[in-house]
Amino acid sequence: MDHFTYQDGHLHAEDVALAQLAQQFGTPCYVYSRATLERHFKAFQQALGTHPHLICYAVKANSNLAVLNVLARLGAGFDIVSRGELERVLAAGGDPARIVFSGVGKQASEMRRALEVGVKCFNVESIPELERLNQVAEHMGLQAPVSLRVNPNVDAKTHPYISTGLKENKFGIPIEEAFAVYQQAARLSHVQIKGIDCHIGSQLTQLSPFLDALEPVLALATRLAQAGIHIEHLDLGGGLGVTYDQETPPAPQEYAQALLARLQKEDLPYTLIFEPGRAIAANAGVLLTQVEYLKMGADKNFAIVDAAMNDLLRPALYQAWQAIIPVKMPAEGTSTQVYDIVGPICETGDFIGKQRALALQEGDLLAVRSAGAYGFAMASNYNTRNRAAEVMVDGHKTYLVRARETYEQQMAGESVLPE
Ligand SMILES: Cc1ncc(COP(=O)(O)O)c(C=O)c1O
Ligand SMILES: N[C@@H](CCCC[NH3+])C(=O)O
Repeated sequence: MDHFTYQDGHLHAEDVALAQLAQQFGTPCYVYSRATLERHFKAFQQALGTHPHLICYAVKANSNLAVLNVLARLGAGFDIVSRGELERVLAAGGDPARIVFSGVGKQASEMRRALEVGVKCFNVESIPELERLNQVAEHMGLQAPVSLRVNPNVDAKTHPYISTGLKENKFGIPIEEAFAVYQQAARLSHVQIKGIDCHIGSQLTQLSPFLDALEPVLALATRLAQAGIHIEHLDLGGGLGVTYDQETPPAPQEYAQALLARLQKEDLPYTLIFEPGRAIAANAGVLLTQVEYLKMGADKNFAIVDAAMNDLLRPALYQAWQAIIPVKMPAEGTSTQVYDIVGPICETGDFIGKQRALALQEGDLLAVRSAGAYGFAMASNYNTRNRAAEVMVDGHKTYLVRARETYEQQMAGESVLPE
């Protein structure tokens, strides 16, 4: 069930009219549905049933404290890639023992903090990182739990910028070298091998790349066991796509079942870790924006709205398509025009959508759908624009979970040169 629906021609998030939220909090404004976040998270949990598992929500998709808190209350784990994400998870009540720490560039200070709070596992992406982690742990008199992130050289069949499991990508340790690196890890005094990690990309719409990547991972686990190196968990990363336009990726149930079935075929007991970001957050949020001007031309019509690429970068960065729908359904028979929906930023790449047929007037509100993941999280202050407000809807209740930034906040910490 979708929680963003029209009721009497007015778009709602759960029981709250989006027009009311726009009036209350201004635009642009991100609106999230708690019920949708919960439903998506539970879909992963239920799909894995009684098989030992941990769903580590990828914080990078949407790191708003309220979003993290909603998931933490359901017992979520978290996949983090920075000290900042770690502090957010802790501030939101997340359990450090359910955190996995990914990323190719972990600094020693980040490792120290993660060891201090006791994260579940470091997903290590290179030999130098492994050595540094061992040193940091040694200084602290601790053992660092690790998985090696392997790169299986599998084509995720997604946008090249978000494909991560190919040889030419910066991520992970090439699968052919992984066994030797595990042997090296096993000799280190202050790391403890816990698992194997693999993440091949984002917005995957087919199952086959996931299954293709699983095979070499399983083969590696078997080979390691034969060499006396025992693996507790397989972290298969995130990457399950969502429906933005036409393509419909498998549901979490189908995805998890396929991977689980492969393990069950050989009675493999490994705990499964997933790191979904987009599949949980994307369709739990919309970006509300208002039409400032309609600029009609001989070649093109532009609807200039108050949201821009600094608020939602995906269209500019990946030519991503996201649905743009009216907050108030136009009366039947109203004629539509084709518009490019663009923001106020001084870049030709500043668009939210192209060639959209809409019936618009100045002042109308629009909702950009599927904006809950990689929306606010990728927002910037480009053109000195304040970052948008974020609101969480829960049934008929609304919470301002991040106020619109102010210019004072933007300039805080900056200074002019002394006399
Ligand atoms: C290591 C890692 N885990 C999890 C994710 C989350 O990906 P997604 O939002 O596609 O589920 C990403 C991003 O692609 C990632 O790099
Ligand atoms: N930011 C990307 C996804 C990046 C995935 C992170 N590894 C997007 O919006 O689609």
